[in-house]
Amino acid sequence: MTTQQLVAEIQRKKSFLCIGLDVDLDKIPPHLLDTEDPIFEFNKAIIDATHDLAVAYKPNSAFYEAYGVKGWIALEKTIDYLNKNYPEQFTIADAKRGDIGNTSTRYAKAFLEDMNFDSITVAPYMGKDSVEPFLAFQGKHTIVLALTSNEGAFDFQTKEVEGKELYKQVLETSKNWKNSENLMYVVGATKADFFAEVRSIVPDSFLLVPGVGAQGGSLADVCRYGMNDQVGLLVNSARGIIYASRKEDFAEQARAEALKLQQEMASYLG
Ligand SMILES: O=C(O)c1cc(=O)[nH]c(=O)n1[C@@H]1O[C@H](COP(=O)(O)O)[C@@H](O)[C@H]1O
Repeated sequence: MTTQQLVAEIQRKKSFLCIGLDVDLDKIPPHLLDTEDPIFEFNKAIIDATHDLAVAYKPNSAFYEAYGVKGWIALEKTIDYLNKNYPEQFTIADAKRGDIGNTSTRYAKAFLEDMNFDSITVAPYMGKDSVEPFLAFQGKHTIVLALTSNEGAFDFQTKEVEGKELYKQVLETSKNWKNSENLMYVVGATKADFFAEVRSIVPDSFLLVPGVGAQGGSLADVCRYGMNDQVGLLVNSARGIIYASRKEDFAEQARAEALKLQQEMASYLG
């Protein structure tokens, strides 16, 4: 999916909501555990109930890898279901990969080609030659961790390197990498104070913003400081939406939570 198509979907739905599909079998409704593939059944119900309110879905691979082969199959079924039934959705493999170039190429192939996600999250720690293999995939997007939502973001990302915070070095340096037009960045919703600085370096880039909902980030602040004239934001919530209820009505309740966020987003879109 191109950035222009994503922007058009955002305008059409008045939403820049990304729903995190972080499935934990201890948290899903117990009645689903009797089905053949509870992870997929859960995702399918959540997607069917929320697709008109969201423009993106982000399964985090950890929640699938944790269940071995069964989890991996459920992830494949989920991305296939999205691509087949809701091709207008922007899909994010939240895998946080990145390795020497030869290895990154294989990660990129697995997620962007074989599974056919629109994008993947990538850690920039190993530098240019670890990220460029992802950027080489045309029509796909590489979402680099810039300033993450967790407390540990202050351990390295805000420390100065040659007089400038590391996350700023990441933003500035990556702009010069090959195919950098395919870059997006992760900036946590809990770091609203930093959005103006981020925007001064990457005014036009899309930002994936996790951390509203369970982590307590403010959607209002993210929009105030992070939105650009193309919107430029995908705001993710996982637990705050998908675990709204453990009863039979779980998908309806997830929809109700998604609707609250979408309505707030619509108010900021004007
Ligand atoms: O890359 C991410 O999506 C990510 C980056 C970050 O800085 N913080 C962050 O929470 N995430 C992911 O976003 C999701 C947040 O989930 P909730 O806190 O349940 O809404 C999880 O899948 C996290 O792994």
